[in-house]
Amino acid sequence: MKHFLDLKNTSIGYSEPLISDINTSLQLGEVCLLMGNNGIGKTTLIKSILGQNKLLKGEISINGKSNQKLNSNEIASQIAIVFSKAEIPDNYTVTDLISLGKYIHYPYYFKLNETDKQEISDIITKLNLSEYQNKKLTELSDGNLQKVFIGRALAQNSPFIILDEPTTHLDEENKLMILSLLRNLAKSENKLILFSSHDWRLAKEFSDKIWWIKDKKLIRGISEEVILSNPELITPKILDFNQTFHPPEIDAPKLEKEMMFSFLQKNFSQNLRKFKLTFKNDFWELNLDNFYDNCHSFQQIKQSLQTLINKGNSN
Ligand SMILES: Nc1ncnc2c1ncn2[C@@H]1O[C@H](COP(=O)(O)OP(=O)(O)OP(=O)(O)O)[C@@H](O)[C@H]1O
Repeated sequence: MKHFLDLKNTSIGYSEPLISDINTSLQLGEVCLLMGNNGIGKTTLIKSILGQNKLLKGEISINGKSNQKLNSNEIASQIAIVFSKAEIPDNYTVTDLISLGKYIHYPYYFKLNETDKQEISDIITKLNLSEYQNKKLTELSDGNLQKVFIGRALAQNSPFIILDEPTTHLDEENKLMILSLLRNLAKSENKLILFSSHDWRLAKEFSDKIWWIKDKKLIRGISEEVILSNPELITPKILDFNQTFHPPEIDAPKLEKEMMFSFLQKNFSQNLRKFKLTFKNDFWELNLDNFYDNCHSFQQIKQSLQTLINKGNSN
């Protein structure tokens, strides 16, 4: 089968590789979720696919042609890109910006024909932006602004769309709307969609495949298989933001464990390794040496832990 996007023995990065020896491919009609901790190289990988970054090794080809041999117009006819930190052009309305997606098809002059106008109007409707179509971009909420940038990518009509954290500024309802829209586009219009997100729980529902950057490697496969064979992807560690926090032993199903970890790291900065918390369905058992306490709420766990920590300090 012909692959639309092919990476062969590819290493990407700057003076040092961020990801080495990538061998993978994606086809039209697929949705792929790109995951990895902050600063691990997601944006760099996207820029390398776009031909904006020189490869350290190997090759990336798009529709059978090395991206190093494509000029920027040829790249734009194949790939539309939505960066989350895009600059907002002054004085542009929603319709103006979405119309810009058509610009790559008119290299010498820029006038929309009736078909283009209808297509742009359909995109505006599909994205629920009708009431804002004549508003300036500077007047929009972050969520709606994000939708407009996605609209511009849709207007570009390229077979491949890359989105760098497209749901970052969106509320749950809009996240679902955008991700369903992207998935429908992939399936009904045979587009390839690659998007990065930290929201694996929501995003995996919409992606066929996962690319996960870890230890300078790209781990990839069917979303559910990648998650099942790499449980650390969904363990609390990936949500770890409090560097000074050391979790207690938590014996609980995945979801409860994740919630407990999240609650504790927000509320404690100290080392809790000597404690153990066990989920017992109706309550949590808190244990330290020979001391046991049954806690019926997160608040109670917080108080009980705090009391034990204070006691420890005064001993
Ligand atoms: N032009 C550059 N020259 C050298 N190093 C760079 C350059 N741009 C980014 N880096 C470094 O490369 C690493 C990866 O950055 P990148 O933006 O690709 O990560 P990311 O996974 O997209 O992060 P985030 O999730 O925070 O957006 C970082 O350590 C960054 O400082």
